[in-house]
Amino acid sequence: MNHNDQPQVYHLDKQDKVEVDINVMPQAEQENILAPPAAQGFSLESLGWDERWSEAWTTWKDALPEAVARRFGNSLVPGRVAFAHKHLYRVMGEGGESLAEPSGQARAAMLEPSDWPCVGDWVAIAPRPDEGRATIVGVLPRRSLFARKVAGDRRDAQVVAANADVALLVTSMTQDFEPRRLERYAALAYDSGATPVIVLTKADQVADPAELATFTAEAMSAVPGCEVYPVSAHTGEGMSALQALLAPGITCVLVGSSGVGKSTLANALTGTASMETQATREDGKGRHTTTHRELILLPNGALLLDTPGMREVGVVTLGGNDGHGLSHAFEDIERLAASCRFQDCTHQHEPGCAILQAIIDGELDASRHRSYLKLQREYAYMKRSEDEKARQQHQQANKQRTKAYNAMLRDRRRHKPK
Ligand SMILES: Nc1nc2c(ncn2[C@@H]2O[C@H](COP(=O)(O)OP(=O)(O)OP(=O)(O)O)[C@@H](O)[C@H]2O)c(=O)[nH]1
Ligand SMILES: [Zn+2]
Repeated sequence: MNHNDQPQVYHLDKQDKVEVDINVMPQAEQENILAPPAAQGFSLESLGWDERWSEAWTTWKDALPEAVARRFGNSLVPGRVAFAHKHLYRVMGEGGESLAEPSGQARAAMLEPSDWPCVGDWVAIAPRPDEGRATIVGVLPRRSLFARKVAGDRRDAQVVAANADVALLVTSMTQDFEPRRLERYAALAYDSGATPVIVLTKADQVADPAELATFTAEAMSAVPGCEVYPVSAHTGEGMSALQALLAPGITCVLVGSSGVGKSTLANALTGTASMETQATREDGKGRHTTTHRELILLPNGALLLDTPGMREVGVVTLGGNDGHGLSHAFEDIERLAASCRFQDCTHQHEPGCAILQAIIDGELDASRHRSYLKLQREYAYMKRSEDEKARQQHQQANKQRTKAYNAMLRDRRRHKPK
């Protein structure tokens, strides 16, 4: 790659200096972010736009501060983030695809890491046609959000996928079949705001239809009310039913542990051609540059959000740690708990407890109950960590205020009229 082609810093205008240093990116990401954007436009509907987004857009625009409206108002168009690197984004929209960075004003308003755009977000962009780039002026309020814990002790989360409508909880019908893991993923999906749907993979490995029915029934009782789709990406069995669920404009994500067949399923959903486009390098060395998008338009009109972050274990959701998703995923247990005659029951050893009785009667699986208690403890731990973080931030802010106040007092004393 020609060194002169690598802009180190972009300038929006004199005030809005954007610090995106392409040179510090890994080579593959550099090539990806600099790969020529698609010239053809995308209809907003094909990217998942609907009436609700249209309303959200109007509301968002009406609330713009006057100065921002004056500066960008007429040029603003919606676009959807297909790839993110640091603070540089590939955004798809009616005008095609463009590289975009947030304006200085927009960045000033992004106080938390989760305020920054991420893949799947709908953003308002002001195109800069002469540069072939665009300025991100704001992010539309999200319908759903998946985030991931950042390595180390920090409790901050990194946003990995926004605005998924459906979370496909993937597990295989082999020895890895684990209903307890489905419960965890379902709680996570409910917290994110997406609707969970269970996909049981490798149906070709299950010879006996009765066995297949058992897997399906177990999955259904792990997440009551959740739809279950047994499929085989190898034989195509069950795939058309799953594809019918993924209607045009619906955005889905894949959640599941390693080896259950997520990549194989993603490939089956995308077909091979739409995943990547290849171009031969100009210098004739014949190396391939891959344009990689993490928002993939599926042949049947649905969209797949496929980001590396989604593939990591330990995905968390933001703002959902109030246990809402947990209650949703364990509705049956919560209902039993509500009918328990002891108000402060721990449902662990009290004789006459409704939950323990349901276990004795064989109505509730003991391991499902254990899993519920374990997740409850995890949620409580997360909540405490977040509260602690908020407390520290509050203390820090107080310290700064006191410092500023003292400085002001000193200043006054110095300038006191004698
Ligand atoms: N028999 C059979 N094997 C499958 C099917 N789908 C996936 N596999 C196999 O299962 C293994 C794991 O599949 P992957 O798609 O790589 O699984 P993954 O969930 O993406 O795993 P990670 O990339 O580690 O997260 C591979 O050997 C696949 O060939 C299927 O429908 N039938
Ligand atoms: Zn009880």
